[in-house]
Amino acid sequence: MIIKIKKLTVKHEVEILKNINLNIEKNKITALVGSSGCGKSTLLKSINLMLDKELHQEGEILYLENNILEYPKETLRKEIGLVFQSPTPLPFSVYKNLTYGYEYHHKNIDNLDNLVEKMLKKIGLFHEINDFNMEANKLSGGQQQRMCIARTLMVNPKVILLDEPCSALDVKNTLNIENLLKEICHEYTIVIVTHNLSQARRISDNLIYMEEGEIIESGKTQDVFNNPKDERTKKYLQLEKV
Ligand SMILES: Nc1ncnc2c1ncn2[C@@H]1O[C@H](COP(=O)(O)OP(=O)(O)OP(=O)(O)O)[C@@H](O)[C@H]1O
Repeated sequence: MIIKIKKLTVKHEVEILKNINLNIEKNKITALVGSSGCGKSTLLKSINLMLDKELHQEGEILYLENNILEYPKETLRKEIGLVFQSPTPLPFSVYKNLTYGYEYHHKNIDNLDNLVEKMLKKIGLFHEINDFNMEANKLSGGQQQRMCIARTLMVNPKVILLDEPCSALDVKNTLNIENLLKEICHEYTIVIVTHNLSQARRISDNLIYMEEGEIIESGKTQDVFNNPKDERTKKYLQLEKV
């Protein structure tokens, strides 16, 4: 287990996450599903030390057996990357978007062009754009989102957290991202929040179903879909067909 969450509670005036106990399996895709407002994004943010300041957290999150609070924030975020719902290109060229974080983390920079090329090939952008010096915000939404994933991969994280990465994308771009995640999942641990239950079924190895800040059920995706143990999970997963 690469991440272990123990008795995690996050509260403001009310509890947003309630006594979350969870293990994230290494080099697998874990999908986090549940109704709007159940706490999925809050859970992702807490793993990445990105919780809003006004929120109070109890319990612990271990990354590689160490409490995440023991890591300098930059180190932890290099190891655990977060990709947001909408693409977040920096106001630079595609090339600089990819190299920005890398240059921050590395002193000896050799073969950066090769690395950029390798990464763009990995995410399927290399043959789609002619000029890497073009402004990143000129890319289509789907291309921007893939570029943001590449930017995260550039700093060589071990874990990638994705918060509804396909919600702004059409079917073709959604499938592009899904294929990409399936291709890279042997090298990375992936946790994805999605409202798309068919997507969760297609790409994830493990599934977590949340309701009102609690984990109702978790397990192997196929098992949870085929044989949900809790009535609430069963009812929610039936929405896949709606
Ligand atoms: N900084 C904050 N202050 C107060 N309440 C917050 C804060 N951040 C989140 N919340 C509340 O916590 C709850 C969970 O929010 P969260 O964004 O984690 O849900 P979610 O499951 O990701 O929802 P969605 O699927 O709509 O993105 C919501 O009721 C939200 O209003």
